[in-house]
Parts: sequence; structure tokens; C-alpha cells
Amino acid sequence: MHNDIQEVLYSQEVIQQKVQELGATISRDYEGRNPLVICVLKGAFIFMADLSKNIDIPIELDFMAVSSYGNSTRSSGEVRIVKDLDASVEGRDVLIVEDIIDSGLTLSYLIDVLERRNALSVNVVALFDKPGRRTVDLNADYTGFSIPDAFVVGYGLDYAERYRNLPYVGVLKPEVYTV
Ligand SMILES: O=P(O)(O)OC[C@H]1O[C@H](OP(=O)(O)OP(=O)(O)O)[C@H](O)[C@@H]1O
Ligand code: HPA
Ligand SMILES: [Mg+2]
Repeated sequence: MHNDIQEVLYSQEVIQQKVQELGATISRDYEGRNPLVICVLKGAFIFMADLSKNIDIPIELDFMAVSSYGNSTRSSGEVRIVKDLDASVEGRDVLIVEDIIDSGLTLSYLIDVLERRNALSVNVVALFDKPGRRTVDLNADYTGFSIPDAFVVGYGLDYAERYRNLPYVGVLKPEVYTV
């Protein structure tokens, strides 16, 4: 285990099992359609890679980068599009792939943007959800784990850009945070 990690909350095995279940459900629900699956960078890059391998219907992939946390454990409240999609979403069934929903600000902003671009449908799959932290009303269509109010890292999730490469999800030792 990484020296900065206090506790592992979700092991690699537990995450893989959940990702397989989510992939199977999504494959069933989108049968006969050709959804545009959008990865919200950077946090969702590992989840997107694993989830897409577990979806066994035709899909297209695109990537969008948004940022609001910077080097903090709190949202700045301002969501910035750092990289936009390559293709149009007009008339497309869109599935947004997120690593985590915390305040809900990132997703409510993204859903609004994609609906205004005339997507046919906009749904969300999030691996982790902290329902207790919402500042805006938002629910994912597919959720992996509901988690308590703790700042987590690993499996794509960062603190100040670090720890994204950990294969599990855990909490940092308090002394690691520069508050
Ligand atoms: O519900 P919210 O409070 O908006 O928080 C969730 C979002 O915050 C994180 O992204 P971040 O802005 O840290 O960018 P990153 O993915 O590049 O780390 C995370 O990856 C989600 O996209
Ligand atoms: O708990 C978290 N960890 C990492 N990034 C995040 N962005 C929102 N919540 C989190
Ligand atoms: Mg981040």
C-alpha cells in the first residue's frame, strides 16, 4: 500500500466486480442504440477504460476535460471546460462517465451544456457518489458505490494531481493535506 494512504476503502477486486455489473446493465439498457460515451477527464480515465471493455454493444467514445477542484479538496464552484468534445452530440444518446459525484456542480453543468447542444438523451454513470455533499439537486442514472463524506483518491481520483494511478480507492493520512 502507498505510504500516504491511511485506509483502502475499495480494493481493485471489489471495483472490478462493480464495473462488470455496471457494464452489463448499460449494455442491456442501450441495446439497439449506438450511444456516445463521454469520459470526463481527468478523473474518469481509468473507469472509462475498464467500463468500456465491459460494454458489449456498439458505442462511440469521446473525451471532455473539466476542472473545478484544482489543488484543493473543495470545489472552486466554477466549472471550466479545459478540453471540449471532438464530435457533435446533436441527436445522440449520450452517456456521461464520471468517477465521482460530490457537490454535483460538475455534472449539472455538463448535463446542461449537452442538453443545450440538443443531445437526444443525456444519462450519467458515476462509480462513486457522495449524496451527503450535494449543493445542487442531481442524481446519476447508474451508480457504483455510495460513499461517506471523505475525500478519496486512487483509480483516477487525485489530490493535487497525485495518486490517480493507485489501483484501489482510499483515504489519505491527514498529514498529507496541505490545508
Ligand atoms: O460533484 P463535484 O463537486 O463537481 O465533484 C466531482 C468532480 O470533481 C472532480 O474533478 P476535478 O475538478 O478535480 O478535475 P479532475 O477530474 O481533472 O481531477 C471529479 O473528477 C469530478 O469530475
Ligand atoms: O473525494 C474526492 N476525491 C478526489 N476528487 C474529488 N472531486 C470531488 N470529490 C473528490
Ligand atoms: Mg481532481
